Amino acid sequence: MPTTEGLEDVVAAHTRICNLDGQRGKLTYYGVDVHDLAAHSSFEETAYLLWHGTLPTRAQLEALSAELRANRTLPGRLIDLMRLLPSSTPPMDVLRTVVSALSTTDPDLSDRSQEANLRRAVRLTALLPSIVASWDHIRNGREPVAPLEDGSLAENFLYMLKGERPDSYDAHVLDVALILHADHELNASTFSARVAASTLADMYAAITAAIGTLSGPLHGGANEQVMRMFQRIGDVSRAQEYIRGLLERKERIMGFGHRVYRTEDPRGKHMDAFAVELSRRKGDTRWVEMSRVIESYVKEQKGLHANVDFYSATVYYLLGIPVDLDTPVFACSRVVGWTAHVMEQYANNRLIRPRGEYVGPKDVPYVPIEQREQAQVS
Ligand SMILES: CC(=O)SCCNC(=O)CCNC(=O)[C@H](O)C(C)(C)COP(=O)(O)OP(=O)(O)OC[C@H]1O[C@@H](n2cnc3c(N)ncnc32)[C@H](O)[C@@H]1OP(=O)(O)O
Ligand SMILES: O=C([O-])CC(=O)C(=O)O
Repeated sequence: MPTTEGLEDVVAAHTRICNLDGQRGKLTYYGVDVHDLAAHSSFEETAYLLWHGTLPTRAQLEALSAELRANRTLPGRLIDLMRLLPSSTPPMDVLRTVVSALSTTDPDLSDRSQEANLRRAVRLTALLPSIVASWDHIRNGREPVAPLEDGSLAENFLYMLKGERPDSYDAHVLDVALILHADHELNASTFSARVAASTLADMYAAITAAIGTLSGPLHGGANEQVMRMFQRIGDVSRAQEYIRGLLERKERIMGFGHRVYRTEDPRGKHMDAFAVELSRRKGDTRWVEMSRVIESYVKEQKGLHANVDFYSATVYYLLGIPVDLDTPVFACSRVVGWTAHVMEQYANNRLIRPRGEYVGPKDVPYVPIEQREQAQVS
């Protein structure tokens, strides 16, 4: 049986949702180029596209936006649950735990129809930002901020996090960042969600699995690690030497490389442009200057391109988002893609169950425990 470590280039599902051309650096959602979505769409409109397969009419978009707004308030029991957690709990662990517990507040978990799953997708998408922002208050001993009754999901998240309405440019930047992170074919966390869904586990189970998978530093967790690396470097004058040390020790440079892209990550240029403009507006150009040095050095030494996580780290920092919320913010966007894939999996399901090629010992006799201990003494 041929074995492909890491399932590289293995096609594991047919999907209509997202197409990724790694050679040309092209990314589309239901055929619509992500560059066009970044330029013209909103996160709500993109969510509609990913869930329904077509761009909405004005009335459909307004109906979805209203439904998302109406679902922003966290059930009190889940706030109570968060208060029980140690304040040092990593935010991705909190998110995973609270999303798992959300199933206990689902009004009708036994309804597994497509319509009910779509309602769950809306509910999860509306609530993830509320969980992330509320946790930041709870862990700092403050009361969570109640959601806005109006405003986009991006605007509301920044409002709930900071307690004041964000600058419209900041809200726009986050909105586009959410569009760009919303789906990415069979990335590791989406694959996790589809594997869970293929057993006919419910949507909360699938999204909980996906959040756990996103948290790792080789996947979504890289954005937080990029900012930690920048902070450790501290000053642009030390950047090259620091990266040289990592490469000499054969350590991974966070925010570089990709399993599928052999060229630039198409999301990167948008995030980079936002990083530059935010740096100018906020008067803090340290991270962009450092990024330039690191990008060109890693490209020269290893031929590797930066991925989206490299740029989102600076953007989120300049938006005033605490560094350990970087990956949860990614989850607030990707939940749209995860739920779209879960629904696609349910609609045409077959259990996902690959094989492992056995390479362990064979024909090992069973030795009774007394004899094992004697063997160890002698
Ligand atoms: C949103 C996202 O999830 S984007 C990805 C976010 N993750 C990161 O930024 C973490 C850093 N990057 C990586 O670890 C990898 O590039 C991954 C995990 C993204 C992809 O890994 P793979 O497709 O398995 O690549 P693989 O591990 O085979 O690497 C191929 C070669 O490039 C090197 N390489 C790949 N990425 C990096 C990196 N970030 N730093 C240093 N070397 C790297 C490997 O050491 C290997 O070199 P070798 O052939 O000399 O041994
Ligand atoms: O596709 C991948 O493997 C990782 C990635 O860029 C994403 O999930 O956005």
